[in-house]
Amino acid sequence: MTRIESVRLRRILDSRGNATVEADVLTESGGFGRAAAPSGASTGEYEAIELDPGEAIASAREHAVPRLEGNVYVGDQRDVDTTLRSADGTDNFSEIGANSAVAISMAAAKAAADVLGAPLYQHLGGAFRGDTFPVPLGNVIGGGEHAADATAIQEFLAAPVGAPSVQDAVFANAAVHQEAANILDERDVPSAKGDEGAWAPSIDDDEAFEVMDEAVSTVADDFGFDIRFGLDVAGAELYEDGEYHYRDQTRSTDEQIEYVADLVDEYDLVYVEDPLDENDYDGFAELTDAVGDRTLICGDDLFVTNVERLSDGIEQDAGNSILIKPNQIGTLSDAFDAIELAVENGYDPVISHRSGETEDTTIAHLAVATDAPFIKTGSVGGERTAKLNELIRIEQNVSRL
Ligand SMILES: C=C(OP(=O)(O)O)C(=O)O
Ligand SMILES: [Mg+2]
Repeated sequence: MTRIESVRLRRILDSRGNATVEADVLTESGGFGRAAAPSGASTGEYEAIELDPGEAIASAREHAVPRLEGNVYVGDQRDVDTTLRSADGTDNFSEIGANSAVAISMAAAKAAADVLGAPLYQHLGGAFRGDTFPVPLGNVIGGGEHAADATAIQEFLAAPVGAPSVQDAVFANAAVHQEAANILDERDVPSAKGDEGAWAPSIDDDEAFEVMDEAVSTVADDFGFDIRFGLDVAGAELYEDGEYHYRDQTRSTDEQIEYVADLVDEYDLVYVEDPLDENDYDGFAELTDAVGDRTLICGDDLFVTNVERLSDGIEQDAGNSILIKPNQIGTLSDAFDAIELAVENGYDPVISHRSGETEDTTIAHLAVATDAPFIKTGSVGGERTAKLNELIRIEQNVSRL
């Protein structure tokens, strides 16, 4: 085992043109790891705190870096992450910032993998990890907080569940994205792209469902395997004063549950994320009871990758799936704990990017390491394809990752 020799932090650009934190971890034996924090726009109320990157870096340099350098063994991820937590001293990383914490945590894991001469997924998953690969959920049409004047529902996600390989699945999602553009063009609907590279046309959700349904079935016929689709409703962003606000109408909680349940059946949806507000465990439980036998009801803002919030959900049978975003909780160890608790209780973990991203590929490795059934990381755009192409390389077992 080798100790951390130095931790270097800097501001770099993310995909929205904002600053974010990048960390380099060097070990005493010459190992090296680099990672960067992503950043959300439709952030959950209960997420760990992202500080201004300059402040996060200054605070981590003062409080965390001196405790890590020369003291902590890089392969001992729990110790790295416990040290980050105790250096921070708060429950939610409000002192050093979850952005500094997650960048250092992921960079340390990469440095440990480098020392071992193993790919990151192998280091994180161990020698006896399974050999399944995640189905990529590809964002095709979207709006909400990710694009102005577009759909109310935040994400319409292609899900190539029948793809024989990750590579086929990744190409299928890109084809659905292209086909959706063709259909919008035929309908004379102009469209630019939102934060995650999805089309962000000024259409209502009903029309987006029509476009998705057609695009998915055309590409499924072309590719010769089953492609379905799903949603991230981002319900907390629609919820205000006890009602869900869509473009031209509002829905009460009961109406929202009925609406989503009907959509699951009408479009055979394979996945529905955050169908309700982030405080509505009861609503999640009711919807899961109604349709959880035929689709995933996933908590993102509801659970925020947090074992305590997930435990509450498990007790109440709220949802049957959890979105895993390491920066929502601040360290890889915490993300692993959430995945483990989920799997033990029959909840499917879905590893996810953020709307603000970098070229960092850690989540592709995390998904493979933990045998996650799904990964949500866009369908086009350099910061998204960085992860998707890394999945293809991992699947092909290439020698240098
Ligand atoms: C990826 C998402 O968006 P953001 O990063 O803006 O929270 C999401 O809500 O699942
Ligand atoms: Mg979400």
